[in-house]
Amino acid sequence: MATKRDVRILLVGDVGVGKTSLILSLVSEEFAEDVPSKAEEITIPADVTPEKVPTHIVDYSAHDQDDNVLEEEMAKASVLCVVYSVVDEDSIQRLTTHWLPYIRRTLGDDHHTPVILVGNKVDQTDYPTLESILPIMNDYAEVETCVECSARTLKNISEVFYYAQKAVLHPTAPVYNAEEKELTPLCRRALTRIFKICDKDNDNVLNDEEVNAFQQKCFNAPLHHQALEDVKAIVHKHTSEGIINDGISLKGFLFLHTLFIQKGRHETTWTVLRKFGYDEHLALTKDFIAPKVQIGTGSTTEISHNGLEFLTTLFQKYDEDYDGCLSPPELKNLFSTCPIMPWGPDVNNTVCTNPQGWISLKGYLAQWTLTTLLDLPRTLEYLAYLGYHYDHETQLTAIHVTRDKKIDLEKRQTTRNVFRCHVLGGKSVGKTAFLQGLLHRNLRYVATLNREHLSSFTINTVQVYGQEKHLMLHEVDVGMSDMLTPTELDCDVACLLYDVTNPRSFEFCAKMYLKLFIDSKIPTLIVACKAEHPEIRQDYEMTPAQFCNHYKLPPPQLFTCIDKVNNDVYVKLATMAAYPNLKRLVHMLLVHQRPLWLEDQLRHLRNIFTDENKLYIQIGLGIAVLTGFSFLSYKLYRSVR
Ligand SMILES: Nc1nc2c(ncn2[C@@H]2O[C@H](COP(=O)(O)OP(=O)(O)OP(=O)(O)O)[C@@H](O)[C@H]2O)c(=O)[nH]1
Ligand SMILES: [Ca+2]
Ligand SMILES: [Ca+2]
Repeated sequence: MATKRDVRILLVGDVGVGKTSLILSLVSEEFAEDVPSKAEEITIPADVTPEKVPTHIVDYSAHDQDDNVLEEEMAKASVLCVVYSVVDEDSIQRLTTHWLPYIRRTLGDDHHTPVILVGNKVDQTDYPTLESILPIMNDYAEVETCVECSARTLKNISEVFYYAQKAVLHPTAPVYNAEEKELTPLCRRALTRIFKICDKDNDNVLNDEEVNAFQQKCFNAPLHHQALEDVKAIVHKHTSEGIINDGISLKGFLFLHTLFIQKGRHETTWTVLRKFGYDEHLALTKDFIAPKVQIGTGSTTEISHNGLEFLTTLFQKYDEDYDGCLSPPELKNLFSTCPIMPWGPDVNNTVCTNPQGWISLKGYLAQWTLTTLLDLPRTLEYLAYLGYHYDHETQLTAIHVTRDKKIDLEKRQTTRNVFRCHVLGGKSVGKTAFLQGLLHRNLRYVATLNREHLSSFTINTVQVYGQEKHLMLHEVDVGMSDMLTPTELDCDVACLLYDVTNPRSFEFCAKMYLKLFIDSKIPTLIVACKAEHPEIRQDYEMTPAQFCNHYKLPPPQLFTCIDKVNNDVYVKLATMAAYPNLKRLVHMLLVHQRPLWLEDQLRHLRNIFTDENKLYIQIGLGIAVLTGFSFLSYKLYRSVR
């Protein structure tokens, strides 16, 4: 079948009804007495057709072609004109006794190829004949329209081909139920989504400014003031509550489109639908919801400034009581332009919420950050549903693809804002509590949560040297004997948990470190959970402190979340993720005297890295240099060499 960018019109019908004459009259604008049995295929270039699409007109003649060829042509056509002669009763009969059933048999009962009934030779009668044809339209839904014409007088000739084009480009069936005289449910849904996107201030009416923005978007021109007033007057006259506060309500908007279609102006509605991404079946096109994007290995995806702005505005639009959180109805409303509600109850335990458990702006943006990192196609798809295109060409501008992490490592600095941390640990060591701690939730609060609504991810912002970064924790379910694939292992920092009250729990950390991380470049932190209890001896050949010292890991971090959760461990993880390869730099720096003005930074570092372990403080120094004073580190680096 021809694509919608290419209309292919096939004329069929009984012998002698005037198919070839019709085509030749259109092309030469005059009637020829002598025509060949079959016209050659004609292509009309896009710029001379009313709808600006290349159009092919194909003739058929039983003299030259058998049924097989005809059926192949039918399958290729985007619209079929069944021609009859208004003065030949037989040819009218044959519409229902032969042609329409034959088309169904050939194309399948539920085919989408529109059919137009063309009554030729009206010059030979003084009576309108359409009456006998109209009932056929009711019996055959695929019949888009009927038109009477004459190849001899050229009456309605261009209309025949215009309607045929229109039937392909602006079909009625998907948008309008002619029997019920109302919009189809799909069309209502699509227009409702469009209305919501255009209703920028979310007051359920389109004010003049909103209407004009909509006009500009769909038709590249605003509506003149008087025209707009006229439209509103029509809506007001025909629908109660079509106009509210001098603006067009959803009801009024739907009425307007019904009116357009009833007046044969389908193209108005279709233009609107197409601008908002719909295809001929009223589904959003693939290009629209899934634009192609290349992500190289080592790169990650984050939300760009444009994306953040869009998502924030959207949040504010639906935060109707301005409390900075989305209540369940507000959240539902925000996603009402999407086919399904994408966020389940687990999201409320993945990101920050208010004490009621409602998602805050910060939590909302964090959830988008998480989706963009883990499942970019989903972010792109939802941006499309949510109307990102209304103000932007493509949702790709909402996304930032980071450079390859390898380059970050080489240059020893990163512009990334989102880091992923794998959290591993044996059974019951406190992984969930550790994940929830990132959301500043203590154990008492976590105990109140429905376990089925917990998530194996949490994400929140963390300050890394004055810069806000997102840290995402992922509880990786891995048994002692499991191996992780390189993709599963892919993270910026690893966190191994043990339980100070369980003597067998450190062994898991040690084994996991030796198996998965020792040869990787992934910085690793060991965390001692439940640290409000005294630490008991671990059944392992080395104590955790010895182990860390031996493998040049930062010493075990004490962590407790029984009451107030201390954020330090998360800051540390994010810092290690952002500056993974400091060890080498550090040693070089230490040979030199520190300039005084680094002292502040250092004090800050010591506060975070409170442990005695020298190496780690050394790493900290490296970080300070890297973040604020990279030119200095360069000089020192030179002088060391
Ligand atoms: N009066 C009148 N005669 C027409 C009109 N259109 C075609 N004819 C005549 O009808 C006859 C058949 O016309 P064609 O164009 O060959 O018909 P066709 O449908 O192509 O026929 P086949 O190729 O045999 O299937 C010719 O004598 C035409 O001159 C018309 O609009 N009015
Ligand atoms: Ca012919
Ligand atoms: Ca509004």
